[in-house]
Amino acid sequence: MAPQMMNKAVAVNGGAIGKQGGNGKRAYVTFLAGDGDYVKGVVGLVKGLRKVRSSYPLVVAVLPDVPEDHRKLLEKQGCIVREIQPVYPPENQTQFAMAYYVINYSKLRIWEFVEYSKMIYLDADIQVYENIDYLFDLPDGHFYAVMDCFCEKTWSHTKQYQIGYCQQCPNKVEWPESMGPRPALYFNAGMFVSEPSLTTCEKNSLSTVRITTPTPFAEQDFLNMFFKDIYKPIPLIYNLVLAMLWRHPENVELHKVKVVHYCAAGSKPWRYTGKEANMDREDIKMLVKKWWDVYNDEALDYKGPVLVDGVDEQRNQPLLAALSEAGVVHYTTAPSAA
Ligand SMILES: O=c1ccn([C@@H]2O[C@H](COP(=O)(O)OP(=O)(O)O)[C@@H](O)[C@H]2O)c(=O)[nH]1
Ligand SMILES: OC[C@H]1O[C@H](O[C@@H]2[C@@H](O)[C@H](O)[C@@H](O)[C@H](O)[C@@H]2O)[C@H](O)[C@@H](O)[C@H]1O
Ligand SMILES: [Mn+2]
Repeated sequence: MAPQMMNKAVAVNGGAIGKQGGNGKRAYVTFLAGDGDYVKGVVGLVKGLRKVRSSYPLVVAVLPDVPEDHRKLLEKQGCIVREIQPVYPPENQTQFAMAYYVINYSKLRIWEFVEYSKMIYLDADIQVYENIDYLFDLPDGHFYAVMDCFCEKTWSHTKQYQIGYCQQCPNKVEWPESMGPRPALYFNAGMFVSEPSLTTCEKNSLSTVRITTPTPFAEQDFLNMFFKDIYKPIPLIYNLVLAMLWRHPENVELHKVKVVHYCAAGSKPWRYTGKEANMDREDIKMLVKKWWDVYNDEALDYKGPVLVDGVDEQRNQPLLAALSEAGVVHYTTAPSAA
């Protein structure tokens, strides 16, 4: 569905598109690695989802190096914390656009979360400012994500950047026929709608990634290659890559944006100093403040029972005891709201 059609469908329905997915459970999923400050991003995200009254839980896929106190903090905020094993690309000499991108391959583990029939993945540096639950109703069998932009210096290794071509404005600098076919539409992997599947995960993506030469945008490049045939662009209101504000302002109507991706250098709200390029812009300052307003809003703190792996530790003790008596090994429920 072309973005403008998607827009119309979303604008007209404002809600479910097509019929509700089966009875399968749905979840927002994010990824957390290390013992650093990205945990603040996850706290902000779960509070943002709560503020927009999302009906679905936030599952946090954590690498083993995420410390216990961070996991407890996230469970106290109503997150479901799931440990995943790292995924490493083959030994390589690749210069990643950011050295730490190598850990992002572990994002590929989330297709193992097959207790969910549909997931919306969100980076921890993303914030949701309007309810997007209706995206779970997008027809199955496709990979939905927002198109990226090639104009930042992080793309200087590519032909697109070198000739000034960007998919956000394909007619400004035409793709020369002499350079072969125009590159396929390329999405930003900070937000996407997909269906967990062990077939996708074990039999395809993880085995493929182990034999695929890594490239500068790590798992984002890999995901674009892997889902190329079923990728469906959705409007940028669902993942505003901040660089769009100064690279393609003509494509951005900021008041309509529902999801903001703080991926531009220096824009992570919890590290923001305002010193990097473009970070002194009024719209950036407004968006960083907007993120902090959610993060600091105590009214958005989780008030429900603390969940361990989605199970209410207090309420379910007797039930858990009975289940283990009956030989039931693992019993999980998930909260209805993030
Ligand atoms: O030290 C890190 C770096 C990255 N991430 C996770 O990996 C995602 C992708 O990294 P990042 O958002 O920094 O990439 P960008 O979108 O800025 O290129 C983050 O949002 C986090 O969810 C993390 O948990 N810890
Ligand atoms: O590991 C690779 C990462 O690549 C992507 O970030 C990039 C990309 O969007 C560029 O287009 C921007 O110029 C750049 O700022 C930004 O950091 C994803 O956001 C992130 O989730 C992750 O996949
Ligand atoms: Mn990001």
